[in-house]
Amino acid sequence: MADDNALPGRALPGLPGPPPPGASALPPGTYDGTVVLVTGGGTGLGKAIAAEFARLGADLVIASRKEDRLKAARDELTALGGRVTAAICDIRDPDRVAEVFDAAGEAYGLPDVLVNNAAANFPVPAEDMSPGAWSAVVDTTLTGTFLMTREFGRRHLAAGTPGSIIDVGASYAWTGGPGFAHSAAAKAGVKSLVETLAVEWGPYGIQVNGLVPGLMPHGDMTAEIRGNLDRARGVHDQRPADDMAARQPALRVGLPRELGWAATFLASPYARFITGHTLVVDGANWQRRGVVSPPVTTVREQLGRDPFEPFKGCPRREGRGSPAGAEEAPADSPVGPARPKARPNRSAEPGAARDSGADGQ
Ligand SMILES: CCC/C=C/C(=O)SCCNC(=O)CCNC(=O)[C@H](O)C(C)(C)COP(=O)([O-])OP(=O)([O-])OC[C@H]1O[C@@H](n2cnc3c(N)ncnc32)[C@H](O)[C@@H]1OP(=O)([O-])[O-]
Ligand SMILES: NC(=O)C1=CN([C@@H]2O[C@H](COP(=O)(O)OP(=O)(O)OC[C@H]3O[C@@H](n4cnc5c(N)ncnc54)[C@H](OP(=O)(O)O)[C@@H]3O)[C@@H](O)[C@H]2O)C=CC1
Repeated sequence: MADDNALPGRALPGLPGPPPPGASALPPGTYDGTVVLVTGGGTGLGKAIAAEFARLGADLVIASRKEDRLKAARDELTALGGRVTAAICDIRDPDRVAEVFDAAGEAYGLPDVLVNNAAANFPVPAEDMSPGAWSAVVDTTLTGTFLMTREFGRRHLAAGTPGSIIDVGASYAWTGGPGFAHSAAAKAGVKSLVETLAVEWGPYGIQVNGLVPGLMPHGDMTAEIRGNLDRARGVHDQRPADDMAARQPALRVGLPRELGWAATFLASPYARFITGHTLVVDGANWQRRGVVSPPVTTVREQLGRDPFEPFKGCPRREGRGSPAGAEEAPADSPVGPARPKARPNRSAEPGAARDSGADGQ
């Protein structure tokens, strides 16, 4: 398969590069006779994960919405050795999810490994985010992951067979993700699912782990996500936009196969006592802190957006320090009419800043 990432050179060494494509830490044939279902396995990191399972003998089912990409990936992955089935599926649809497991069962048997890799994402300031935008990301990333997981768990519990689930996450599950409120909330939910279900299903022999990629550029990235990487220039410094490596403690980006190797380890017999864990493969980027902090810029500035305009029909409230308090809103406003003030504005009282949150230090 094409290795679409070159390791950029730097004066400092950074973390060493990985072994070449095709290498493996696991014995050949580790996944012989094993069925692995990868959502979003037709593109990017999902395809890279699927490739490492294929090299080790797995039969694959790759599932996503777009037939053309699935078919192209199926041909690439088949060339690595295993059998590959492409299943068209929107993971937000529980009926389609069940049908994919039926099809996998008919082709090869109940999948032994489920990799929940499919997700949706685009940067948008929270104040601009429509309910539809929120749902598109949360329903795919969190609910879709749950629906796939539930189907896998139900079938294994019914059959009395063990299994392994790997949920692909993101490090802003821990930190929050300015500009990605929907995705960060969804990935935090996915991390919680990992921790919950590892305990709930451990007694039945089902492992559940998380796997978090760092910056791993690839040729299938959406224009929105690719644009977000290119946008880095001019926000904090004037370094070339394509110098992504310089922004990583490793002084290099990750390669998709490095995620694939981690996935094949987590689902392997050598990781049988690892469950409820989320493994981060990001060269420590998410723990990055400096001696000095870069200047703060708003998400709007980073995305090059104009200042926020309040929604029509929802008048801006005066600040808490305003003697007039809240402005009267019309009765049909989404916020309703302003409530009469029951007591004096506390921010005008001496010492109010101590417990007023935003005004305090
Ligand atoms: C970088 C950090 C690490 C994480 C990386 C990753 O996760 S990488 C993985 C990244 N990979 C992927 O994401 C791959 C899959 N992603 C996709 O297929 C699309 O990005 C998708 C999620 C929009 C498709 O969902 P769908 O079929 O449901 O699409 P739909 O067209 O029906 O739109 C639904 C709603 O979203 C709204 N909306 C859309 N774009 C924007 C925007 N830029 N701004 C604001 N809003 C936007 C749109 O207006 C609509 O809302 P409305 O009008 O009803 O209120
Ligand atoms: N690339 C990176 O640097 C990072 C990636 N991640 C995570 O890694 C994973 C893979 O990302 P990456 O490979 O970069 O992204 P891609 O955009 O290449 O992959 C997303 C995949 O999800 C599939 N998908 C999207 N929506 C649905 C849906 N509703 N039902 C079924 N499949 C769907 C897409 O296929 P289709 O359009 O055919 O449905 C596509 O194959 C994601 O979980 C992402 O959040 C996390 C941190 C960083």
